Amino acid sequence: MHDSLLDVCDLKVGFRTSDGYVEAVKGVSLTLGRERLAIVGESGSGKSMTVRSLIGLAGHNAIVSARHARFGETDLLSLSDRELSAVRGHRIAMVVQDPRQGLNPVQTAGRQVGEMLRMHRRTRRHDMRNAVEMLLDEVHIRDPRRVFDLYPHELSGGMAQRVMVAMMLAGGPDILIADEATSALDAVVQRHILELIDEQVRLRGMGLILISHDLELVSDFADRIMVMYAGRTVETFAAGQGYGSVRHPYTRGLIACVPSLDRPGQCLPVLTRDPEWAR
Ligand SMILES: Nc1ncnc2c1ncn2[C@@H]1O[C@H](COP(=O)(O)OP(=O)(O)OP(=O)(O)O)[C@@H](O)[C@H]1O
Repeated sequence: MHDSLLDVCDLKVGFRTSDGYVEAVKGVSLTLGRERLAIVGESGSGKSMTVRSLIGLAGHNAIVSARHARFGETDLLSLSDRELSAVRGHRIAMVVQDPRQGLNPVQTAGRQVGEMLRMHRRTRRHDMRNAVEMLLDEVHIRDPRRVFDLYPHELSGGMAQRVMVAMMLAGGPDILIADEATSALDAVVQRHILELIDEQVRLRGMGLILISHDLELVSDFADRIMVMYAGRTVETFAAGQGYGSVRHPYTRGLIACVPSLDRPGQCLPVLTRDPEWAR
């Protein structure tokens, strides 16, 4: 915690659109050490833009500002495109929702992981196959030798996401961002991928930002939970200590909507909103 990786203050992200200016992130502050921070909130609340804007992935029409956005000693918002691209993957890596979108359909899984290793670790060509197979083994892919030669369409969703995680780990990043990294997978595979990410984050001492709309799922894999609503942080609280300390009515509403096995047949409430929360 004391070893601060990210320190962001008053981050704003807006877009110039044909309908005028849209403010998607309205002054968010956050810090991240070598710990696991989950950002939860409904669709459009600004979760992705909060992190994407920090690594230059907010889009060409985005206007990003902050009082400061420090990654260690580096001011992320003052970096050139080239410098940001060096930070991405190598220092801050992101696993996205649909692994097959992130993978090149005409290259084998092994070659793609190998490319990342070569780019970030300068692995020699003849050591490549071994290094890739070791990395595939680390993400618990059974039979890495066989999987090395498979194309993305030959991988299951869960396997493809493991390959993506391997690619993102190849650069030895300090921070891993998982942006709805398991939403496209079924419930059992979701957990397995989150367990894998969790294991690697602990083993490698990385910081993790876990973005999700599923409060219940991420609570098991986070140290702190930050709740966003309409572009703002409404509340940040420690995970794993129950929800007793939660104050904001939106967060309380989210918690009330989580189904419980102890109360079968229980009618879940509809999440109510107050226009005041967005001001
Ligand atoms: N390029 C863009 N131009 C205009 N508006 C955008 C652009 N990209 C994102 N937005 C808007 O910014 C807001 C925040 O988007 P963001 O992707 O951060 O939401 P999110 O909380 O991550 O939602 P989801 O869970 O659906 O991904 C949304 O209202 C979205 O429509």
